[in-house]
Amino acid sequence: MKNTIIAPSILASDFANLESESNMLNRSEADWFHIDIMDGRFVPNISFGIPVTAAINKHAQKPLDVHLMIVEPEKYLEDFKNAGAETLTVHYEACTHLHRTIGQIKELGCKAGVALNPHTPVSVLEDVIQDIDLVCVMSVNPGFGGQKFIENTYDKIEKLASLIKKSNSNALIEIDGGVNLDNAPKLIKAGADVLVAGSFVFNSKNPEDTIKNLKSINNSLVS
Ligand SMILES: O=C(CO)[C@@H](O)[C@H](O)COP(=O)(O)O
Ligand SMILES: [Co+2]
Repeated sequence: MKNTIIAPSILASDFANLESESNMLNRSEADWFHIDIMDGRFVPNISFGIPVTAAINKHAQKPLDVHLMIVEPEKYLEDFKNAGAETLTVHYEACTHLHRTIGQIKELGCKAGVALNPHTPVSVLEDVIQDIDLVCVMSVNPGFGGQKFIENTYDKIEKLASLIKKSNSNALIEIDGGVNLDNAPKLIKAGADVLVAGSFVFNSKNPEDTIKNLKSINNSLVS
C-alpha cells in the first residue's frame, strides 16, 4: 500500500511558540516539516528566513522540506542546507539556469525539488525530470496560506505522473495549497505522494488528530 507523506506547513503555525508547535509535529503522524520561505519579491509576502529555519530545526525530529519562494535561490542554498534542510525546493519560474541549480542542490547532499506555479505546465520539466527528487505542484498561487484549492490540479497531477513514468524518474509528486480532507483522497488517487497542509492542520481544533486523519486516507482508499 502506498504511504502518503504528510507535510504540515509551519507557515500556519503560531510563530510565537515554534518550540511547542514543533513538539506537536514530532508527536504527531506528520512525516516532514514544510517550511515556506517568502522574500517579498518572488511572491508578494515575506515569511521568515534562515535563522528561523535553524531554530525550528533545533526542535524538529523529522526532515525539513524547505520551499524557497525567492528570487535567485541559488545564492542561499548552502545557508538553508546548514539550517537543516533535507529537501530544497526551488521554483521553476525563479531559476534561469534550473539544471545548474538542481546540480548545486545535489552537490550539497540535499534532495532537489522543483515547484511549479499554477500557470506553468508540467511539460517544462521534461528535460530535468530524471534529475529531481520531488515536483511541488502549487494548487494555489504561492505567497499565502489559507487560499482556495485550484481544481485544475488533478489534471496536472495525472500529466505529471505520466511524465514521471515515461521518463523512469523517481520524483515524488507534492501538492501544496488548500489541501484538506475533502480533496486529499482525490489527490492521492490522481497520483500525489506528498500532501502539504497548513491552515487545515493548524486552524483545526486538534492538529494532531487532523494529521492522523490525513495520514489514514490511504487505508480508507484500499477498501
Ligand atoms: O507554499 C505555500 C503557499 O505559498 C503553502 O505551503 C502554504 O503554506 C499552504 O497553506 P494552506 O493553503 O494549506 O493553508
Ligand atoms: Co509551500
